[in-house]
Amino acid sequence: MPVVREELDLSAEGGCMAKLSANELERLLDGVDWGINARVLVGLDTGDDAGVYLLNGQDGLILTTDFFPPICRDPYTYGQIAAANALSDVYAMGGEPLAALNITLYPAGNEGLPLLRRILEGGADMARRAGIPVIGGHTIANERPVYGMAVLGRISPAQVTRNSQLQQGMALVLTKPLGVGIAMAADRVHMASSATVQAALESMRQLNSAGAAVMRKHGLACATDITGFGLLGHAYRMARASGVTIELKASSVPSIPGVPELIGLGCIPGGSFRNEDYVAGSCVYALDVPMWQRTLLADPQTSGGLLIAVDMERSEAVVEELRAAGYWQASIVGRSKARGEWVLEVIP
Ligand SMILES: Nc1ncnc2c1ncn2[C@@H]1O[C@H](COP(=O)(O)OP(=O)(O)OP(=O)(O)O)[C@@H](O)[C@H]1O
Ligand SMILES: [Mg+2]
Repeated sequence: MPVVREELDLSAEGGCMAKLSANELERLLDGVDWGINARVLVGLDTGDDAGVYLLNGQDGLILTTDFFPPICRDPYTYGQIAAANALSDVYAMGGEPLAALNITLYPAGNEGLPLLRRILEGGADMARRAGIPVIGGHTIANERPVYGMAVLGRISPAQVTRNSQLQQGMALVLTKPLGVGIAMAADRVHMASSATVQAALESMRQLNSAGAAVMRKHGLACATDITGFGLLGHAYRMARASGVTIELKASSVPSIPGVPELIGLGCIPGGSFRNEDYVAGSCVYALDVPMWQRTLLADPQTSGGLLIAVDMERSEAVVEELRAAGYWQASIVGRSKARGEWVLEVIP
């Protein structure tokens, strides 16, 4: 049974861990005629966070959708996290959300309806926190619950933060800690402490709205959000799309408390290995990077933070602003440089 009376079933992978691997996704999408026209400012070619459609010279519309099976047992929290994750791609483009639709798949039968209702209430709560209404949705029967949103946002075309605009010599700032994939995988088998699970849930519930506001204030041009492909996979896509190399400093990457110990106990979600495979051949690790840090870099995130490129001079100030805005673990995790032999380099 996919649903029990009071809590969601976590027997299979949930959250962004349920995404198709990056390699498979690229093969799936390659070569289809998507009918792209002159109004499409951001389409599929750079694998960016959301599409951007030019309404006129001043206004761009951001369109994005994200949905996944349960990431945690509590339905309300699952709804909140799925909504925060769906909204995140609007923030990752530097934009502001306007309205959302619910995407809902749920096992047929009446006994699950109260749970489904709690999921939708959690999503509505997060939409209200983001300052937007939920104006509709769609619901179909499915063996496993799946929930998320399609979100409409707005952006001035000049302010779009693309993943393909990374220049050489910039600092890379990460707003949230890594490790929610490992924490929630450990929770599924009751190995994680409640402090670790609470910290992971709190991090996933945190909107990326304040991070986007900091980006707009500083006129920054390049960002992405960290989700299922991990910091490793999303940094790789940013470096590849921009034609530069990213150097990640593993010891500077913040983690959810308790996660390094869980990695030591072997709690590693399958998505981590898929993410390592994705960058294999394009990524080099210094010999003295510990295995647990390599694992953390590849950990699939759900509702992860923003990875933001900032010029070196302003980077410390931007980190301070992000911390003051509630991202208390915001850190400089790497830098960009001229494209070398490797697209990604990981140093201790
Ligand atoms: N079924 C699909 N049809 C068309 N485009 C797709 C499909 N699935 C994914 N894409 C596109 O592929 C790119 C990568 O998708 P993905 O959902 O992994 O985005 P992401 O921003 O990297 O991750 P997330 O949405 O979790 O933040 C995006 O441009 C997305 O719009
Ligand atoms: Mg994204």
